[in-house]
Order: sequence, then structure tokens, then C-alpha cells
Amino acid sequence: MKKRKRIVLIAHDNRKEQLLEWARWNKKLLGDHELFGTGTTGGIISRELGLDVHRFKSGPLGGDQQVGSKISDGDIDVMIFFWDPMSAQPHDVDVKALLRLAVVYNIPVACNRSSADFIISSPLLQEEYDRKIDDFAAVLIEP
Ligand SMILES: O=C(CO)COP(=O)(O)O
Repeated sequence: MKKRKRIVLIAHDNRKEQLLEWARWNKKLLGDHELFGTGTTGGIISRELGLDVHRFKSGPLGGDQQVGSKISDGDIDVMIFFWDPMSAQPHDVDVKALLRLAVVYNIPVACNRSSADFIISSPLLQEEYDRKIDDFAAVLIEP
């Protein structure tokens, strides 16, 4: 099946469980897309759910910057980033830089479950949407 969107999954330690639970709930849909993740998060998602995840380095070791670089190259379509609002991170500047680039390049970002639910249920991520677009194109092409 054609992989449609490039989705990156990232969570800080205190929020990894929540991201895993969300990804488990949406496993089938996520499996239709190309998945990326920072090192530890990506490892958990692929190990626990059996999904293919391209893994970058761990966030504090440069993973956030690698994701930012991908975004600036136009190679990421959606970012799901459950960052921890209650703990200081050693790589806080990298986190901030990554969130900034996501805004600069205008990609949809979800930082909590309710916004992740919105994004995952968006027509843009659903097969149905592609099919409608294809049907529309077919109508235009047919004489
Ligand atoms: O630190 C992170 C995001 O800032 C996430 O990195 P890990 O997935 O390697 O824990």
C-alpha cells in the first residue's frame, strides 16, 4: 500500500506512556503512513506495536535537531510531540528550536492527545480523502 504522509512521533519520558497508548489506539491508521521517531520514542512504538519507524537519535543527543532538519527539508508532514510541561529538559533549547521550525514550515503539530485525535481524524490522513480526490480527478478527466 502507498505510504501517504510522513508522521514523526516524539514524547518526553513522562509522556511516553500516553503517546504509546494513543498510537496503540490508532495503530491501523498510523500503519498506512510513513513513521519517524526520536530514538527512544521510536524504539518503543516499533517494539510495542510492531510498526515500522525510522529512528533518529535520542532527543537529548541530537534527535530533535535531526527532526528539525527533516522538517526544513520538507520531509515531514505531521508532528505528534507529547512534550512534558512539568519537567525541565536538558535539551530545552533543542525542543524549542524544533517547535519553532514546525511553525516556520507550517506543519500540523499535536502536543496532547486531543489535538493528536484531531489530526489523526483529519481527512488529510484518511484514505477516504484520497479516494474522493481521485474520483474528482477522474470526473474531470473523463469526457
Ligand atoms: O527528548 C525527546 C524530545 O525532546 C525525545 O527523545 P527520545 O524519544 O529519545 O526519548
